[in-house]
Amino acid sequence: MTIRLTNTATRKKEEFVPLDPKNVRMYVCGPTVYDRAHIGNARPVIVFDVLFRLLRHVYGADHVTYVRNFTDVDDKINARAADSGRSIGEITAETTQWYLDDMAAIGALEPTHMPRATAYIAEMIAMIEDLIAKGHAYEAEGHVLFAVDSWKDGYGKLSGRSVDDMIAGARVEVAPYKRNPMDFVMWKPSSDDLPGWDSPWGRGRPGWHIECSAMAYDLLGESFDIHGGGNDLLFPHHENEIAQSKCAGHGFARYWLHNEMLQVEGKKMSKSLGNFFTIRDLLDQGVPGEVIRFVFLSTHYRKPMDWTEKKRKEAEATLRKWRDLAARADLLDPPKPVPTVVDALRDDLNTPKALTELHRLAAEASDKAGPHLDLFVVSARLLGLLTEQLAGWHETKIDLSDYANRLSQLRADAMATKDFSAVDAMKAALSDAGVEVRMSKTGVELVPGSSFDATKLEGV
Ligand SMILES: Nc1ncnc2c1ncn2[C@@H]1O[C@H](COP(=O)(O)OP(=O)(O)OP(=O)(O)O)[C@@H](O)[C@H]1O
Ligand SMILES: [Zn+2]
Repeated sequence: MTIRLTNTATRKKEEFVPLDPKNVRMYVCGPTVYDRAHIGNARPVIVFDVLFRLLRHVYGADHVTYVRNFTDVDDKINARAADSGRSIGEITAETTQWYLDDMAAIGALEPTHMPRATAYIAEMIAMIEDLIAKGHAYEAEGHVLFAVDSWKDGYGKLSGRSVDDMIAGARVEVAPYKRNPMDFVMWKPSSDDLPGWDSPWGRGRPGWHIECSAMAYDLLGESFDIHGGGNDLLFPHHENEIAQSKCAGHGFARYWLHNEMLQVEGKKMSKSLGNFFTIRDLLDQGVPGEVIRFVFLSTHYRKPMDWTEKKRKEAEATLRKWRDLAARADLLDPPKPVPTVVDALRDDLNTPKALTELHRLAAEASDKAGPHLDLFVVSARLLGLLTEQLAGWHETKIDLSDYANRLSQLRADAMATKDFSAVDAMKAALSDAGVEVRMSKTGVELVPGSSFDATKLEGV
């Protein structure tokens, strides 16, 4: 069963052939832990979670190794500590736990390994020493820099830029100790008030890029299958990871996958731009994690997307129906997911198509029940939907009894006065909020429909 993936390195959709089908290996760049994860950060987590699930389905759950790191040493973390008066350790421990909780709430499986950069300093130092020995790096004023001129043929290939173009386009102020303005830092000196480790170049701390090269090497070996992350990391982060690892003699990653950005008014949502809201904000507002997940799956990972209230509502209405349906499945002898859903995912993770298939399966299951129900649920679970981990949220029924009582009373009054205008007005307002009004001799029944919108009930 072949999987096809769009490989940024070749700019083509290619057949995925793992180095070792008994151990398929994937590395994804994780968060820098100094703040809550915003909903943009959920996108790579969900995309690569679906890929992880698909790989486990195809190669077997025990034959896939997925590594996602925590960057817990970074100048943004130092700045946050200085601003807040709290210790770096407190901030990174707290935000790491927040991240784990939030990603569990949107139904992501835990990766096989979640290394923290600060636990791999010795490995980073060893790799930097090796790069110096091989002539790809040099020390200058307590810094160690990667020399891009030492690898002119390879540098810039992933992102499709030449070193000369990069220099022309660079707007950053160039440190005087750099031989080439594009040379990047692998190690830098730390003053006493900053985190630092002893090294051959004095007390210092690593640059961001060497972290991923060293952790991927240690946990996945010289060569591995897939490297993922958002396309904001393509340059310089991934370009620099490649330069370091390849020049150290490693084969490094063979397939590069990049998710497009979640945007706000055409700009990337990001912590540093401050134009974000967090996964926790949404969860606290009562948006279920499963709904967040569904919204992301409805856009292909290679397309930019916005988060909209409309998408949120539609996803919630669909999932309420699907959850009701799934509750009737017995799953005593679970079947395999249906081929059309697997095929959609095998084709470069076409999650929107997989959802269309699930809509069709849901319709079939509600008509025919029986084995169709099990097939529907098992197929949805391949996308991390309708799982036990995310169960429960839809059971909170919407209590409309106060409205029903009031409408009954209005009707009783109207019977006496023969003026039904108040009854009609309330009925119209309820139906505007997506509530179906069923009135009979015995009473009033209010049923929230798929377009139900609680905010519209406020004035009723
Ligand atoms: N708006 C976004 N849409 C999709 N993915 C994103 C978005 N912002 C960040 N990511 C991805 O989230 C992961 C973690 O990134 P990171 O912690 O650097 O977040 P960030 O918001 O970009 O932070 P900062 O602004 O501090 O760089 C990376 O894989 C990155 O590509
Ligand atoms: Zn990385």
